[in-house]
Formats: sequence, C-alpha cells, structure tokens
Amino acid sequence: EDQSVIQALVVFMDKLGPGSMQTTPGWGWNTSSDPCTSKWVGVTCDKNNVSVKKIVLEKLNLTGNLDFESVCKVSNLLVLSVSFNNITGNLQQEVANCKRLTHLYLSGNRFSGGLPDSITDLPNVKRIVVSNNGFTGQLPDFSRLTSLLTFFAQNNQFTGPVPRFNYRQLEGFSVANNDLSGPIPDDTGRFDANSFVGNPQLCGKELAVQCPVKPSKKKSKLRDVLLYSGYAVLAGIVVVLIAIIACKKTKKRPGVKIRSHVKNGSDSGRSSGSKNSRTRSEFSTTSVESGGVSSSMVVLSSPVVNGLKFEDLLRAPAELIGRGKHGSLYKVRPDNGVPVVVKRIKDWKISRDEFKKRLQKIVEVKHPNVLPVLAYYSSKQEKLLVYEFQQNGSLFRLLHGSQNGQIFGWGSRLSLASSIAGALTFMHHELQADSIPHGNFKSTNILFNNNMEPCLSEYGLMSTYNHDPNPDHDPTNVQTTNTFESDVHAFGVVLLELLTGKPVQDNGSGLAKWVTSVVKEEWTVEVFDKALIVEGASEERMVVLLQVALKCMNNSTPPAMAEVAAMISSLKEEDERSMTSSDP
Ligand SMILES: Nc1ncnc2c1ncn2[C@@H]1O[C@H](COP(=O)(O)OP(=O)(O)OP(=O)(O)O)[C@@H](O)[C@H]1O
Repeated sequence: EDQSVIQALVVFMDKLGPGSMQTTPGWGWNTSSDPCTSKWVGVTCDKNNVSVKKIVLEKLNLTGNLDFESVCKVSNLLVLSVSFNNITGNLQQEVANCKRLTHLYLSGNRFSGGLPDSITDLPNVKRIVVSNNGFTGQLPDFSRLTSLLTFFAQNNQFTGPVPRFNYRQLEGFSVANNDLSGPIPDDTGRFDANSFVGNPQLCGKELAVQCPVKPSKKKSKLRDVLLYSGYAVLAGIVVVLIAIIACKKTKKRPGVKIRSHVKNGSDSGRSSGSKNSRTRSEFSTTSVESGGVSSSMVVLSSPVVNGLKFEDLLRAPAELIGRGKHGSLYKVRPDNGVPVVVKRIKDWKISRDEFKKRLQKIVEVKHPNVLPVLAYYSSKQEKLLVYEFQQNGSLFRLLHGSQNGQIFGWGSRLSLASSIAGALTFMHHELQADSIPHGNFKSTNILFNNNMEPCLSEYGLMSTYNHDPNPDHDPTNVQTTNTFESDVHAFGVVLLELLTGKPVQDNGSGLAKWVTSVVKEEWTVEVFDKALIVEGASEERMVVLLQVALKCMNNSTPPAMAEVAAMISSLKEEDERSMTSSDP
C-alpha cells in the first residue's frame, strides 16, 4: 500500500483504541510495516498483495471511535467489520468516502447518534448491519440504494417512520426493538412481524395492529389509545399484585393447602405448614391458587435428590433466573440438598395424564449427555420440572457471555457438537415411536456439568408443536416428522453459533442467509469466529462443519439426526488424527 494510506490506517487504528492488542505479536498496524506483506491482524489484501480489500476487527475490545475519514483513504476497501467491540461515538458522514464498500458491519458496539444520510451514497453497498447499538434519530431514505441486500438495525433507539427501501430486493431486514412509529409501508413484502416487533408505536397487518384510517390525523389518537391501554394494563397488574400480597398475608399456611392436594407424591410425615419462617418459593403461589385440583409430584430415585420432598421445595428460598416464552425458571436450594432448578411451564394444553405418560417415557431414556429430570409435578394449572442446577452455565453463556468464547477453542467446539449430536440422535431414536422430539433445542438448553461435559436439557418439555391427543396416532405423519426435523434445523443453528460465535435471532434464518450469502461471495473465512481464526483452526474442517450446519437448515431435504451425528463424528476423528500426525 501507499505510505499515505498506511499512515491513514495507523491513525484509524489509534482512534479505535486498540488497548493492549498493540503488543500482540504480529499485530502490525504501524508505519514501519506494510499491511499486506506484513499481514496486519484483520487485514486482507488482493491477490497481488498490494492493496487492502477487507478490514475485519471483531471482538477485539476496541473502545475508541471509528474514523471513516482515515479508513476510507483505502480506495479499494470492500469490507469493513468492527462488530462486537465497545466502539463509541457517531457515525461520520465520511462513511460515504468509502465508495467501493460492499459490506459494513457495525453491530454489537456502543455507537450513538443517527445514521448519516450520506450512508445512502454508497453505490455498491450490499450489506449494512448496525444492530445492537445505541443509534437514535430517523433512518434515512434507502430507496436509492439499488444494490442493498441486507439491512439489520434491530435493538437500537431509532425513531420516526419505517424508511423506504427496495424491499423486493432485500434478502434480510430488521428494525425490531426500536422506537419507530406509524404505519409499516405496503411494499415490505416478505418481511413479517419478526422484522418489526418491539416498536410500540408501529402499526400494520404484519404486527396485527390496525392503523387508523387517516394516519396523519389519527396517529396521535392511536398513540393515546396505546398509551392509555398500557396504563390500564399496568394499573390492572398493580391491583392483582396487591390482591396476591393481601392473599398471601391472610393465608397463613399455604403449604398445607398444596400438600393436601399432593396425592401420590413421596411426601409423608410432618405438617409442612408448621414453623415455616423462610421465604416461600414463588412458584408455589399459583399452586395454592389452583387449589381444588388434585395434583401429584413424582420424585425419581436419584442420589442427587435422595429423599427430596415437594414441601422442601416449596419451603426453600427461590430465585427467579429466567423467564422465557414457555415459562419461568427458579433456582431453589432445599434444606441440606444440592441446588436445583424448577422449570414452571405455563399454558401447556396437555392433560395431567398425558403429561405424566410423556414424562414417564422421557425419564426412562438415559444418556450421559442428557440432563436427567429429578422430579416432576403437574396440576391442571401448571407443570413443574426439577433438574439439578448446573453452575457452569450454558453454551449460550460460554459463547456470548463476557468471555466471548475466546477460550473455547475449535477442538472443544467440535467435540461438543459431536457429543450433543450423539445425545440428540439417541433421544430421537428412543422416542421416535412416541413422537417426542426435543422441541426447544437451543444453546441455552445445552448446559455444562461439573466435568464441563455438555448436557442437553429440557428434552421434550415444550410443545410449541400441537400435541396429538390421539393415542393411536401414526408416528410417521407429517406433523411428527416435522417436529423431529425442527430439532435437526435447530441443531444446525447451534452449529452456526459455534462456528460464527454470533448469537442467533429469528430462528437463525437471518444468520443462515448471511452465512449462505457470504459463502457465495467467497469470503468464507469472514463468517468464522475470530477466536477460531486467531487460534489457527483448520479452515478446511470448519468449512465442512459449516456445510453440515447448512444441510441441517435446508428445509426441503433435511438429514436425519443420525446422519448429522455420523458426519460430525468422522470430522472429529479426522481432526484428532491431524493433531497427532502434525508437530507434537
Ligand atoms: N439446570 C440448570 N442449571 C443452571 N442454569 C440453567 C439450568 N437450566 C437452565 N438454565 C439457564 O437459565 C436460563 C433461563 O432458562 P430458561 O429455560 O428459563 O430460558 P430459555 O431456555 O432461554 O427459554 P425457554 O426454555 O423458556 O424457551 C438460561 O440461561 C439457561 O441456560
């Protein structure tokens, strides 16, 4: 590169605040070396190694500002990614100086201010990703960007109307979780609620929120209605809360009531209502309120919960650790026992008998990489499941938590993929005839046990799919096959998460599209987690795993889980062989 360009790049990096990265061996980014021949970290050059084409600086803890004026001195710059850092400040209008830019990735930083109008002066730009930042203000009119394929701006604080785009040409689009207002344009085509949710003042058929007939005049009215109905709901909640608290105070012995409905649980002996001075578990509240319905707790024999009684659970202090779309999760530490988690599933339209039958089947199937159910309870109103608390957290946390997956190397990821694929294959095989797939497979449901072995959690609990009430159902019917296929699809998503280190949104379709497009554009390396690249993992084998992921996510002919497991297992063997054959 030209000396003037090198100087500009050094200024660019200085402003990005590289921190201690500068001392990393091979870091480059100084005026005495060349970005191409000295292979500066994050820089890719053209075939002849003379001009910089891509700058990818992801997850490097950069904390400064993005200086477009400097970086755009690189006249051939096609790709700029600074995702997942802590970059602050505004986006300069000089972004438009990067005339040849095709890919701009800024997600997962702390940018603020608006997107400059000049961003729509980038004639070749295909992908703009500004999600997960603190951007504000109105979005510019993107309709003149005829080359744009994806625009992701979710999780910011953009205001004003949904901007104009060539929606028919867009492959990926989201403005979810902002403060946009007014009607969703008519021409947004294939983009559904996922692309728009989380904007309370937005209306349109996609969101099933009707827009006022004369938008300009009635807009404020609609807003008022939304606002007031919001207040009404809030007021309602407060009243209910007060009522519940009042109830709690008057009912002195809630445990007794629950206990009287526990018919065939393993409880016996002392009255649970006695000397109960501890914080009562939150999940017991509704059990009490569901009074009158006979219910049962089944405690499975396991050394972990030897002699655990339902009352012990109810009496122990409980801490809410998750509230998902299927229910809440509490961490509970019964007297003298190991900490457990209690999953409380809401709104599952399944009878108590069916639930029991289903759980009996699930608990029969045991696999070392599947977290066993310790106990379950069902009343008409609610279903509770008990598992051992896993203090080492989930795969999601390992990949996207504060450590950012950096100490989670390629070998461990491949081995995790292989173990979990094996576990899921086994479960599918054993529960095929009963039509019980996992149903909610994702990285928060892969937990690390005390030996840091990955374990599949919450198998078969969620029925996002309709439960078939007919006991004589044909297990090969379409719906059933689809649900097992959904697990395979979800497994593909987790593979993508492992490979890219990126969290998943909207069922992974966005991530899959992105990966597919990137692969098509032949810069595959850019999809992989920076931590894997830095580690020097075999790109060839990462690509093979990527292909397995995309196969899983292929909706027309997805493979069976057993096939997936076989592919990963042979890849793992190959990887291990290469380790032992190369230098020690
Ligand atoms: N046995 C466990 N031990 C420790 N942490 C757990 C355990 N089970 C779940 N978790 C963690 O607790 C958090 C909340 O779990 P929860 O199951 O409520 O949410 P979710 O899996 O994200 O959503 P949902 O299951 O409702 O779709 C998750 O981060 C999950 O990884």
